[in-house]
Amino acid sequence: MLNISQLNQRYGGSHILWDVDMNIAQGSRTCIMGRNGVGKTTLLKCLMGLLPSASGSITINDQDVTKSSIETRANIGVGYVPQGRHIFGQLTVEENLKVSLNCKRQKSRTIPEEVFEYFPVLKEMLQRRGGDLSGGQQQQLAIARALVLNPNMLILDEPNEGIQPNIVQLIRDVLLRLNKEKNMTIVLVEQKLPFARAVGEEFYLMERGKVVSYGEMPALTDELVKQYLSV
Ligand SMILES: Nc1ncnc2c1ncn2[C@@H]1O[C@H](COP(=O)(O)OP(=O)(O)OP(=O)(O)O)[C@@H](O)[C@H]1O
Repeated sequence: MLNISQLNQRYGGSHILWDVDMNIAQGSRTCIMGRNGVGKTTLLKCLMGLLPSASGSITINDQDVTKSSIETRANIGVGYVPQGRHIFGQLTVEENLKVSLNCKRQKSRTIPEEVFEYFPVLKEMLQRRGGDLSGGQQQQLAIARALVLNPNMLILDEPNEGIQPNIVQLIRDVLLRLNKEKNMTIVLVEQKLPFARAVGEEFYLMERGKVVSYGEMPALTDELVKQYLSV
């Protein structure tokens, strides 16, 4: 479903991503891991078309999207939950959710009810301003906003940063449900090992902009953790 081939990215003179190759199958759950600053967010931004790639290619469902806009990627079913949530603080919860509905992929202009089945608290808070929600509520809103378009792949950048444990559990359960009930592909950048192990079936480990190891989650040994994840 998602194929990244020999992807390179530079910020000005700094070479950030080096020949990154990844193959992510439809319906799989993949966790991209690595210490701070290794290039995980940069990779997701390239995937979403928020940053141009210097070379290499990205294909989604056999369609080359390397040079496509974020709108094109959203229209072919890629949902994105950015690091730091990026909720519109002045807009209500309902307005935040409706922002996505302008996308062509969504024919209806109403928020699908199932979004509230995953995150019931949002239904009670429809008229609250995004900026007045707690961090955990904002994170639910950020995920819900991506789900409004009924994506077949959901890309999340550290959804648990600064979130209380019961919401972390809720997010874990929702991701597993989306994968099971809708065969949604989950691509997750995550630093916390227990969460990564609970959600990911496969992992990619990055170090200094390169993929240094990948495989099925049980192959993520203590040795690899020590070498590439421990601080
Ligand atoms: N806008 C930018 N301009 C220049 N360099 C940048 C920019 N954004 C990130 N970098 C650099 O690119 C490298 C990779 O950053 P990136 O945010 O992708 O890493 P990360 O693995 O996601 O880290 P974190 O877990 O802290 O988010 C870092 O060295 C960072 O300093």
